[in-house]
Amino acid sequence: MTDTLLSVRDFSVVYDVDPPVQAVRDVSLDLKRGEILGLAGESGCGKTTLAYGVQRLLKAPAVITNGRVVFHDASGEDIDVNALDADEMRRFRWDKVSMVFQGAMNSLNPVATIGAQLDDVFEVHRPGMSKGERRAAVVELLEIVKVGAQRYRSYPHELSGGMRQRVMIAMALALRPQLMVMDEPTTALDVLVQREILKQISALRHEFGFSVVFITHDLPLLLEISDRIAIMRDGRIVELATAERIWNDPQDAYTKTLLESFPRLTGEKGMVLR
Ligand SMILES: Nc1ncnc2c1ncn2[C@@H]1O[C@H](COP(=O)(O)OP(=O)(O)OP(=O)(O)O)[C@@H](O)[C@H]1O
Repeated sequence: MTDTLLSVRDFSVVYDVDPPVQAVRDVSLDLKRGEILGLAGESGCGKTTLAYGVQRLLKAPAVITNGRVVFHDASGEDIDVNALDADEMRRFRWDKVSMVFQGAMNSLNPVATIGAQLDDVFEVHRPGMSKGERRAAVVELLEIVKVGAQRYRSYPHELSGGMRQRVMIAMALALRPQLMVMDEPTTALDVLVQREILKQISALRHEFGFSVVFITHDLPLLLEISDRIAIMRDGRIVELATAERIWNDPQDAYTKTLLESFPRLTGEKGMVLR
């Protein structure tokens, strides 16, 4: 098994509008197994387009104009993501990769209990599981994300925003994916809740060994949670290095500008999460 989970080569995406928008330009990167890779950059630099594009989650007018994405499965198989047909793609998205969207906690069904909604994931994607096995798996998930099994019969409105977002993380974790893509997963939450959840994501990836692509414009937050950070500007990755290196010795002028735009409250990088 290689220590690379996902290889992206010369990946480009254009929004075919008038005039066309070149949202991602010739991006190449290797995501390592078990790492948290932060994707940072100003609004509109192409973070979301890149992260969705490598999973082929983009819809028209987005067009992938160039590039190759290979997923190095834990089984040893190399999966050429661009070559998957619609059925294979659906399975790939649930089994291998999962996504936590910005504001995902508001996408829970308001009239179903969270237990039932988690149960649904197994019912659809693991048809071989019995009712009892599904229930046990849901209880386990609720414990893992620290929502607690006693919330099994709660409705979304009975939970805080942070708890609901934990339920979404449980859902993303359900089928034990090898990659989790998180797009501003904690932006809507207050800082303390946000930190708690981030700490937990970091612990879970150690426990379960999945990799995380974490998208946010909040660079200080990325410095704390990420192993490596890719800085994007105008569709390109201008710098990709360890969080320590980005903080202590940024190479690119734009990275420096981006760092300077955040106040250094302590003068030191607070590595509280690792
Ligand atoms: N459906 C679309 N049609 C046309 N242009 C689009 C579309 N979606 C995104 N874009 C453009 O593509 C570029 C990259 O957008 P993208 O959303 O990937 O950036 P981002 O870095 O994720 O920004 P944000 O942090 O605001 O989500 C931007 O110039 C944006 O305006």
